[in-house]
Amino acid sequence: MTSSVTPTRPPATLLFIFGGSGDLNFRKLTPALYNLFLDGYMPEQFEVVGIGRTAYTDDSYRERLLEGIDEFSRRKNGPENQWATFSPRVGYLQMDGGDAAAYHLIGDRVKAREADWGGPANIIFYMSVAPQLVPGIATNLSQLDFCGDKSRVRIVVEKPFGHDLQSARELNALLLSHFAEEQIYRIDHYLGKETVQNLLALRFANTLFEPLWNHNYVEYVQLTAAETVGLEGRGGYYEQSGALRDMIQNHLLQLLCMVAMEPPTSFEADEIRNKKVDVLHAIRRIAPDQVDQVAVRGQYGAGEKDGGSASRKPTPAYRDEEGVKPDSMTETFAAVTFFCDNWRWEGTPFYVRTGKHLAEKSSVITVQFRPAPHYAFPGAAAKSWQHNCLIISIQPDMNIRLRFQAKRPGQTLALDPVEMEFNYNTSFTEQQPEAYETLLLDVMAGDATLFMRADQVDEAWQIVMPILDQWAAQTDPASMPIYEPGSWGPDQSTEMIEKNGFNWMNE
Ligand SMILES: NC(=O)C1=CN([C@@H]2O[C@H](COP(=O)(O)OP(=O)(O)OC[C@H]3O[C@@H](n4cnc5c(N)ncnc54)[C@H](OP(=O)(O)O)[C@@H]3O)[C@@H](O)[C@H]2O)C=CC1
Ligand SMILES: O=C1O[C@H](COP(=O)(O)O)[C@@H](O)[C@H](O)[C@H]1O
Repeated sequence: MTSSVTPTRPPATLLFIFGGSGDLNFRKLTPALYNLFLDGYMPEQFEVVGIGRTAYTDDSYRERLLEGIDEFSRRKNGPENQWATFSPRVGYLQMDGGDAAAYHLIGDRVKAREADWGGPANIIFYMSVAPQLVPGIATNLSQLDFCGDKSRVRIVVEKPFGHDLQSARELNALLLSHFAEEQIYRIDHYLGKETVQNLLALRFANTLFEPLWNHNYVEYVQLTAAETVGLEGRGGYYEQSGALRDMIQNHLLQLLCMVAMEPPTSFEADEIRNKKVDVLHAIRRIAPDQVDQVAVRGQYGAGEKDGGSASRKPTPAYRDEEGVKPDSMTETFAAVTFFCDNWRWEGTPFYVRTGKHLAEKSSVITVQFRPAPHYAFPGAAAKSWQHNCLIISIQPDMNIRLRFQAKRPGQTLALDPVEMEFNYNTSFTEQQPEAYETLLLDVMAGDATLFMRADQVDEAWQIVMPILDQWAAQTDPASMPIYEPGSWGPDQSTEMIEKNGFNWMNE
């Protein structure tokens, strides 16, 4: 998220991707870099070096990456064969990240490129590896003499950032013993999504909504990140994680911050991050004996899902998935009620939910306004006050809808809900960049606004820890609510919100 209207090209950059042979690089990182290149945003001088233990030559590595471009990139290798221009600037280093003696290969590569390019370059280390490898790699990197150079050396750390509060603190402490905070880019890819960044524009570039944006007018806020997919081959990781750690601790709490934060005075990275951390700080801590009142978990059972055609596909229960224990207590669905105890939001609940194998893929924020203080309309018309809301669709639909009531034409005072809609696809002709394009460009440009600072990660863990601890203590497999694949999660989720007189918005 550059603070200038037209981004300038970052300076010369050497990007090392630990985990170059892995899934994330194949599906997301290289396609993102390729699209930045096609859009003219890559530096004039750059090289991307994948690192892994798998044996690849530069050529066989490039061939493998091209498969990823053809399958996952928003722009493929077209008839002009643009890949042929991009790929010579991609290479591979076969090395084990745990082998300290091998790191001279990185030092040699940096020296060679800087000699070619005629001066110092940005050096970026992307940790696209399992989290347990990060401390060792960071420690080995710190022995390279240039690593302390705050002006041009950065380390990007993927999620999950720790497994719990303690491990996150340990990881932060270790990283901070080798790198300065401004060198560390903790990535949360939701923050790179166009529709998420647009929350700042919606709220702070308009006067329209701000007077209403508080507990006086907002009855509640709902944040949903529903997925239709299951584990996608990531059973080993997910079994240790679960929906609360995987989505709520990071992505959904970050979205909540964007909805609830105070107006920033500038778009400086620390100004935005200060305002966001204030929200996390104000979120009410959940007492252990309150967890069951405000948090619900669930796990998908066996069932059938609509495969997008008339046919329905059988799906195994979570406990029958590869890499999952048969009596697993890992939740694939979580819903939590948060309260933000500050002047703006006192008493307004924030209902947050996420899950795998749900009815729809849809990430949506709904801001529900309070009913009008007095209805002069006849009784039946007044019933539809709940239609007074702002619906912000993050993905796959990318739109904002303002729903309000209008008089039905004719000799009647009946009211019907109607919508005004802003839709990205019809309002703009520009293609939407993928989140990783925005975030990688920001790292190269040295803009940390959309990245998590250590204190944000820490606060977010503090918020979810009571729930995690309580759930960890409930070990009877029969106590886990099971939901049907293709549904909206367990009944307990509906009950959690209905007891306050509200409903989930499933659209
Ligand atoms: N995939 C995704 O969609 C997402 C992934 N992430 C995160 O990104 C990170 C990577 O995930 P993903 O790509 O899926 O994982 P993969 O298992 O596909 O890849 C892991 C990578 O780590 C490398 N690796 C493992 N051990 C070593 C070692 N000792 N030295 C050097 N490299 C090593 C592997 O290479 P080799 O075997 O060749 O050594 C491989 O390239 C994880 O932290 C994950 O949580 C985050 C969001 C989404
Ligand atoms: O970080 C993660 O996000 C994805 C969902 O990302 P999206 O951009 O498709 O909404 C989720 O599937 C995965 O489990 C999680 O680790």
